Amino acid sequence: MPYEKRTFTQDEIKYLTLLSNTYPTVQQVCTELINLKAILNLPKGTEHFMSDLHGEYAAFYHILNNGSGVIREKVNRLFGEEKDEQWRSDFCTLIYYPEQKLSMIREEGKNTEAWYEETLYRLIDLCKLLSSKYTRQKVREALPAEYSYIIDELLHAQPDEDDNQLVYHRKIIETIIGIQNSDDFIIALASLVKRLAVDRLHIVGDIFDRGPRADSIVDMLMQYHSVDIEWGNHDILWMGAAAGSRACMMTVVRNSVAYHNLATLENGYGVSIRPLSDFAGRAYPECDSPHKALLKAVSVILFKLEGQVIRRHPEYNMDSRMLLEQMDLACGTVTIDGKVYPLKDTVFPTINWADPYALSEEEERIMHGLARAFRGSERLQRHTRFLYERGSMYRIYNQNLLFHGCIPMDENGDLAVVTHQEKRMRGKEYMDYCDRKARRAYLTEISEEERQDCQDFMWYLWCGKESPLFGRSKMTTFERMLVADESSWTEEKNPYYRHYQSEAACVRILENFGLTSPYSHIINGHVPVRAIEGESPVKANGRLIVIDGGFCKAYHSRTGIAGYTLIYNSHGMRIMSHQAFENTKAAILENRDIESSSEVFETELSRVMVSDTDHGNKLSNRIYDLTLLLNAYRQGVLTPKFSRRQDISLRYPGDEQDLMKELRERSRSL
Ligand SMILES: O=P(O)(O)OC[C@H]1O[C@](O)(COP(=O)(O)O)[C@@H](O)[C@@H]1O
Ligand SMILES: [Mn+2]
Repeated sequence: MPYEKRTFTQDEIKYLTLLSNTYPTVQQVCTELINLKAILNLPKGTEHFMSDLHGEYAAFYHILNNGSGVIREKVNRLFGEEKDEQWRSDFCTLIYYPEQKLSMIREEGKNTEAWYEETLYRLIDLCKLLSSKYTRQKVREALPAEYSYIIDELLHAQPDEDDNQLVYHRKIIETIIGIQNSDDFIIALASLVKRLAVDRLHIVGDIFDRGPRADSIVDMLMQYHSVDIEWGNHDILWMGAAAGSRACMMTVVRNSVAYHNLATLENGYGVSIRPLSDFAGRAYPECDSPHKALLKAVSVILFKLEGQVIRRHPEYNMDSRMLLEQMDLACGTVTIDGKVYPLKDTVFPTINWADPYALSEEEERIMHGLARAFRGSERLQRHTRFLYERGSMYRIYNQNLLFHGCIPMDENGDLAVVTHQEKRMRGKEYMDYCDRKARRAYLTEISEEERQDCQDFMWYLWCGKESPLFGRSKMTTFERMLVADESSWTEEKNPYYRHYQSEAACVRILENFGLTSPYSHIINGHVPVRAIEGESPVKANGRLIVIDGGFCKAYHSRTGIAGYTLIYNSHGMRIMSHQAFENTKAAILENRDIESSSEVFETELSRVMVSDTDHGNKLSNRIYDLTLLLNAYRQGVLTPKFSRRQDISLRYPGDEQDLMKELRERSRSL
């Protein structure tokens, strides 16, 4: 025990000496110990999990603004009896979109002093409620610097005999209104509300593709106060493209063309596909629209590039996906896995049948230009660095295991053994391997050969047979485009997606990742939950949650909802299912919120405290170290510096504000 008389090892003394630089006095050690122990006894912060955003930036922006529906819940709880629905909706919209709502209120002439006063008081009430589970220090750090002192004062009223505090607070509010600073102050409070509502955001993959502006989502995430990302197959695809993989680049282009969504690529990242569309028009005059020609040109180049990757990597075991050589144009058929299907299109003028996977001269020139554009896009590269920095193949956070797709399993529900580069791997070991390879793909200081290999692997992670991000036997893009018989389109899901219904299988995965707590969960996205057919996102007796609810508009009809947020706070876990978002304009002008309904599926027996979290673990370690340091000071093993009481006027030579604050605090503690 640290407090007992004990001997210290040389290593301990070395470490404690370093630590004593930060805590040189006994008082400093004690203060920090008191702080840390207090933090451990606060309820854990709220985590939000979302996945499969697929470029739906307006809906995502709204969900960030409304805290996945939690802000409205709090507003209803706080003011439900006192205020009518109209007031509460106006108030919520003001929090979600303060600048816009304020300008509406000004235009409508509703910006009276009484309105400001009421609004400011109510916002402070809400902030008080939301901040109650955080330390004062943490709340202070969340405040915009220019208002930090005032908001801090307003949030921490202490009752006293003569209502001094009340008067003092009223004075502050009066002054804010009097000097016409209230708009800025409201904006600051609104951002504080949003920040306090979510302590940590987890994005469980697939930010990119399909929807309009994934780049705007990345911008928002880059500004967000606390976020991690578990890469989805679509994210890894864009990262692979940014890293230089030609197959990834062409897939990115193909997805953008197929979804009529060139804005992200062209406007967002400055990658022009003009040379491609010019070429497509010339190469495929038989197509009856420029779009069809473009899609065809892109697809043919893609199938060639994919063939090149597969040829370089027999170990990918994907030879059966080399379909260009399986086409028999004279008969108008293609042979896929031994079965012959009629082709919808037999005109392929750019394919050289001696080597169907070689790019034509013109295709090569276009590819070269594209590669330069991807590499040279400053914004894409900045976003990619962010995805690397905050992202990973999987994450363990507060005893939960987060990943986008699957952990490959075999038919029996055991972790599948996967062989790459003569390494046999399963579960966590395989995920770590994929993570390392993905990171190396973006390094510049590796050999040309290794870079090619790692970049190819990025493409493999997108659609490979045993990719944990993809989790399907094959990606049938070729079939979906060129074969009418839909039986050929089937993509068989990895056995994981059957076994994840079983608690025992989930426990096996969790244990493989070192998670043995009965409160550990797997959280994944990737496969849209068909809520419309009664499918539940919660599987395996609550051990696994699939949170792909279909933010992507194109999937709404399949899922019946428009996205999920999983919320894990000190009371337990619940799922919010969100209804479709109209648009930002309606949200501001008509207070149209996303309607969200909540389903609690796990209630903790006792409240989860910071001490139960990963962060709490770190704090406990710190507490142990500091207790040891205190002991070393008290036993004379190390010599503390003496703390001297300082004269106030010496400490605060010029700043009267701070002096007043200090005096006030002292008189309060007397
Ligand atoms: O729905 P679309 O755009 O036709 O795309 C289908 C393709 O997308 C995929 O579903 C992959 O995307 P997800 O990761 O979003 O599932 C492929 O399996 C499939 O071939
Ligand atoms: Mn996916």
